[in-house]
Order: sequence, then C-alpha cells, then structure tokens
Amino acid sequence: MSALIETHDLTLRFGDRTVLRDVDFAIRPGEIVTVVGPNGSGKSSLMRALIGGLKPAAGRVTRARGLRVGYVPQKLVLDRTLPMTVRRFLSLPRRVTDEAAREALARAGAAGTGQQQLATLSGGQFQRVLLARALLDRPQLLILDEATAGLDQPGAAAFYRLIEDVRHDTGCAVLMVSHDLHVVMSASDRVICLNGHVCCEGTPQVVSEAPVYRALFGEGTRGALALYRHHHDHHHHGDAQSHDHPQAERHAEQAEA
Ligand SMILES: Nc1ncnc2c1ncn2[C@@H]1O[C@H](COP(=O)(O)OP(=O)(O)OP(=O)(O)O)[C@@H](O)[C@H]1O
Repeated sequence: MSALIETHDLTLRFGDRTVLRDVDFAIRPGEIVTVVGPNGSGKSSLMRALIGGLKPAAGRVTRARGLRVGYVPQKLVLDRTLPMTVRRFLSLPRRVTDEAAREALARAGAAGTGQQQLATLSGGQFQRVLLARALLDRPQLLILDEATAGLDQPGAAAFYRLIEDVRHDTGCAVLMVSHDLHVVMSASDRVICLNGHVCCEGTPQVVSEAPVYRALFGEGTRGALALYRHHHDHHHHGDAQSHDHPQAERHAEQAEA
C-alpha cells in the first residue's frame, strides 16, 4: 500500500540550527504511528513539516494527491475571555453545516456541547472539540501533537480510546506525538523515537517481546519508560544532532528480525 505521507532525508533548520536531520518517514492508510522523544527533539517540527507548515532545509516531503489531513495542535492559544460558542468555533476558518458540526462533535465524544462557551469547557472537553474540528474534513490522516497534555490519566486514556474508535469507524491513519508511554506501547502499530534524528523505530509489541528488549528494559510500563529513556540518557557530546546510536539501532534491527 502506498504511503499517505513520506519523507526522504528530511532536514529541518531554524536559522543555522539543525533540529532534525535525514529523516525517512512514511505512514500508510489505517496505521497508528506514535512519535516519542525528549523535549526539543523535533517532534512538533516534524509534524509541522508533514502538514506543509515548515519548509525542509533539505530532503523532501511527499503527500498523496488530494490527501485530507486533520490536525490537532499541541497548543491552541485562545483568548478565553472572547465569547465564542463551540458551534461558532467549528465554523472557523471555514463555515460548516449544523449537521456536519453535530456529527463531528458526536464522533469526538463531545455531543451536545455546541452551544457552550469555549471558556466553560474542561481541558478534556476542549481537546474533544479540537478533535471534532479536525474530523470535519473527514481526514484520511489524523495528526495529534500531544493532544492529551494537561489531561489526567483517565482523561488521557479515554481520549486515546476515542481515537481508536475513530480509526476503527473511519479507517483513517493516526500519527501522534505522545508522552503517555503505556498508551504508546499498547495502542500504536509503530513507534518512532526521535532525538534530532530517528534513534530507532519498530512495532511496540515486537520490540517489547524481543529478548534483547527484555534484557535491556524489563517488562510492562517500566520497560516502556526505559525504551524512552535509554536512547537519551547517554552523554551527548558536541553537536547533539549528529551522534549515532549504535546500540539503539542494533536493538531495533534485532527486534524486527
Ligand atoms: N519557530 C521556531 N524558531 C526557532 N526555533 C524553533 C522554532 N520552533 C522550534 N524551535 C526549536 O527547535 C527544536 C525542536 O522543537 P520541537 O518543538 O520540534 O520539539 P519537540 O520535540 O516537539 O519538543 P516538546 O516535547 O518540548 O514539545 C527546539 O530546540 C526548539 O527550540
């Protein structure tokens, strides 16, 4: 199956600072892919480049023709004192019908909030409204950038269940940036670990069942945490973007073998 979005040797820079180097990435229809990595490792920048909001310094991004992407941003700075109903918010920047708005809210688990003021929504409800807005265009690919930041554990778990339902019902692919590693390990088809470049990637199940993984990281959530940490706890000398991760790469290869 051909990819919805693909990158080849993608390099991103801000001024003379390289934040992401030589990234080869692809996501196919229906896949759930999660990007993990420490703060500042380039996760949001990658998402922005994928949706065309950030120009590659080198390499390229290829999108399937006519691809519809729904994007739930990490942060949406809203003036909470500005009176605006959920319904009106859904019609920004493009007007949508009442029926489309109702359907999107229902699918996002926010049915009946249309007439509420945005300022009165809880964090979890607001995330659902953002999801509803992303669903309005019937996306083939849903991109979520730390969509559960600020939600408590049950709130985050409920939100991810919702995402799985949306994928199940609509068949859309899901690409998310997440720090909720237990969710990452259980819900993703593939995990990509970034730190200025791709440290390692693989199927979470295969990775977590591989003897080499167990030997290194143990099992369960603690193992997931170790998967996250071990690539980044080592000493970075010189340019943090240009080092290699021989152990991580060997580990990923063995896990996939
Ligand atoms: N508009 C910008 N101008 C200059 N530098 C930027 C800009 N946006 C991001 N950066 C820098 O690029 C690097 C990667 O940022 P990015 O937001 O992609 O990381 P991240 O992995 O998403 O981090 P976090 O987990 O904190 O959200 C950071 O060092 C950041 O300071």
